[in-house]
Amino acid sequence: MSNAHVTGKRLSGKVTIVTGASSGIGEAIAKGLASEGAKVALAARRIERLEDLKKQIEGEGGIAVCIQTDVTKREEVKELVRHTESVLGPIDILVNNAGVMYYTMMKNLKEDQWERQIDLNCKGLTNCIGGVLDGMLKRNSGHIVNLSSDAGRKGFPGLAVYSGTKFYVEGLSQALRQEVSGEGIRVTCIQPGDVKTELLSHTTDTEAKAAYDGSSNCKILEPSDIANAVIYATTQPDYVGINEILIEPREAPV
Ligand SMILES: NC(=O)C1=CN([C@@H]2O[C@H](COP(=O)(O)OP(=O)(O)OC[C@H]3O[C@@H](n4cnc5c(N)ncnc54)[C@H](OP(=O)(O)O)[C@@H]3O)[C@@H](O)[C@H]2O)C=CC1
Ligand SMILES: CC(=O)[C@H](N)C(=O)O
Repeated sequence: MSNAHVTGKRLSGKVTIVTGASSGIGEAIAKGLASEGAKVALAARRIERLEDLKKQIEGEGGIAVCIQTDVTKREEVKELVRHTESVLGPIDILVNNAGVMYYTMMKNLKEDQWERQIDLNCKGLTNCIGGVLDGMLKRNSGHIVNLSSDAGRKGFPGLAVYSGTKFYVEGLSQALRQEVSGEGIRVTCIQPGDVKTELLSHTTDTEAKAAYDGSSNCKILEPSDIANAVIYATTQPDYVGINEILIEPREAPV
């Protein structure tokens, strides 16, 4: 008899890593998965925020551990996986959520910001897949959920490098999905439009933001809307693969 049958929770006992769990979408996903019974490893750099979230999850009867991790550092990702497995068990679900976005015009040459987006959104996400893939293949089971963006389907002006990083997420996910679909592993891309989080707060290129950020023009998404999409993808029967979910403010379609 499965744990889900006993508890009535759809992800009961599933071991999950959520990167970027210290704010915004990652925090909401971690809470959402925990409320469905998943045991959640919370990863990010700001450990105090992770500790607060762990307390909230435990206060509602859930199970969580905090593991301070910079996902751009391969050794720290290996430790994240090792620690999660030793405390919670083999990893069933990886939510690759950590990411950063800067509005910048290419002509303004914000090279450090280009590099940071590539390091985190591309290399960090790849490091995390590298950390869990071998175990998932050995167990013939697993689900990798990648936070892409509507900017992974269309290049947005003012977000050229960011859009490029999210096209990378899409390309990697499409190829990986075909490599592992016969091995019991699912790969899902979540493609949100504007969501109310701290993501915009990192931008310093005021020219690009003034020209292209339209997030104040309509009611944008809440982090919980994205958490609901992740729960939907991860609670389907084993033979179902939810490959992509494009989720946007109704008034701002791509
Ligand atoms: N908000 C939006 O409109 C949209 C967001 N997305 C995507 O959703 C994801 C989450 O973004 P969102 O919640 O909005 O933004 P936030 O800025 O609120 O969250 C970003 C998270 O990434 C973490 N992070 C940053 N650097 C690192 C690092 N080196 N190692 C580990 N974690 C890191 C941060 O934690 P810490 O600083 O503690 O390390 C934080 O928890 C991103 O991938 C983003 O591209 C996609 C479409 C729309
Ligand atoms: C194109 C976008 O700004 C998108 N909402 C994102 O933040 O990824």
